[in-house]
Amino acid sequence: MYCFRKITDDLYWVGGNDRRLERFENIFPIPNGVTYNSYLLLDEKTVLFDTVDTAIGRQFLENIETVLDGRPLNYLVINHMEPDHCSLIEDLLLRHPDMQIIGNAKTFPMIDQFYGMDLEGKKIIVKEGETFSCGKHTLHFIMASMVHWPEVMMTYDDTDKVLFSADAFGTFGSLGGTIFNDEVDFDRDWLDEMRRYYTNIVGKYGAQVQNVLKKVSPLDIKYICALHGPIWRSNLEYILEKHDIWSKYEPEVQGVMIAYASMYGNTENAVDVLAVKLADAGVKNIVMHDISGTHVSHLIADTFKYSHLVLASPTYNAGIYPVMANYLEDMKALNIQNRTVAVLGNGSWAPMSAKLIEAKISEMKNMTLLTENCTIKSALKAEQLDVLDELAGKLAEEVLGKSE
Ligand SMILES: Cc1cc2nc3c(=O)[nH]c(=O)nc-3n(C[C@H](O)[C@H](O)[C@H](O)COP(=O)(O)O)c2cc1C
Repeated sequence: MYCFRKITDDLYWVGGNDRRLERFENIFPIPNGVTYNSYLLLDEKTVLFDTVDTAIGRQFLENIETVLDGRPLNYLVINHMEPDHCSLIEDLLLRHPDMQIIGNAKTFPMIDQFYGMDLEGKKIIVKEGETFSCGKHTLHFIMASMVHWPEVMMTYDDTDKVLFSADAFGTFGSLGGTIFNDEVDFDRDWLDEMRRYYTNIVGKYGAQVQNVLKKVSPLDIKYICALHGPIWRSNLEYILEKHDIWSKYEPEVQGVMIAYASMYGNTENAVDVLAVKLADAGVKNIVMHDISGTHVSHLIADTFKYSHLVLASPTYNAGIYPVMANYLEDMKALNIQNRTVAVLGNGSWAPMSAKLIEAKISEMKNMTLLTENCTIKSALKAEQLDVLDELAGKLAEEVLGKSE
């Protein structure tokens, strides 16, 4: 049975949810599922904005035919060519053979690469700033290259002030009837997952996101229709500001994220002691992760969120404990910058981890190290408590100083 919702007089949400998919991109755990949003505009001409993943193909096709109510689908705008948004192109062409596809110069080679379809006479290639009229509505196109993939663009409907933003402003998580931001408790139920989505999926491309934020900021936007997650129709400055902070790699919260690895509990004990000292010094925003049991995408999300990081790890075969090494690789790959970091190493015969982690941190941009080879040998001793006192004092001074 069809399942869609009206957004404006002329625009319909015709997407759906996949609540069974375990991992987004076969990497990121999504316990709350994911939405694949698609939007259908009924004007003198009918226009669909992006398709969906095959997982919800039947639902999607039924939604479209119901909303079209016998009319042909005239145009498909492809803002993003990732297969979770475009795997139904061929199905649409079979049902609507006269449908034309609107994309940019980079869109069509990708359609050919993925699907090898003959689109002779069906392509409309648009460029930055070009417009397209479908009757009452005029669409204009904003290139957003590398706001995830090179062919990404956004489409702005000048008439109803709707921004179809592709993967930008999206989030993990499925919708349940309440598809608008003002129908959900966003801070409680969505913000953490939006941060995890942004930082892991688009986080590397902060400069490109800044670029596109500058392009859309002069627009009078009333709706943001992303390809995943709720549709924004109020408080738009909130979501724009979050993305501005994340894409500038600025911390969202003055606080300390402690990420530790530990096999036998001694490194864990050392960071527990440090955390108590931080709390005694008045720091409230402390989050603690045993990184062996935490998916790296959560670590990355909190790395973007907090101003100060404590990284603690045993030495492992003369190297960094593998899970910590993997997390550090991800931090670098996702362009993490502008953080203050304290490192705590551990080892029983030739401790190396503190130095090696510090070297990795030094390869990242604009990172400040608060420690230099701060190491415990097997287990924390009473004579090292002064070192932790000093470290907790420094962290507290910075964190509390900056949160005032
Ligand atoms: C497989 C393995 C390799 C290790 N390699 C080193 C090493 O190269 N150098 C060293 O000083 N300690 C090494 N260690 C010892 C641990 O780093 C050390 O015991 C540490 O205190 C463990 O901390 P934990 O109690 O938090 O797990 C190794 C331990 C294991 C299990």
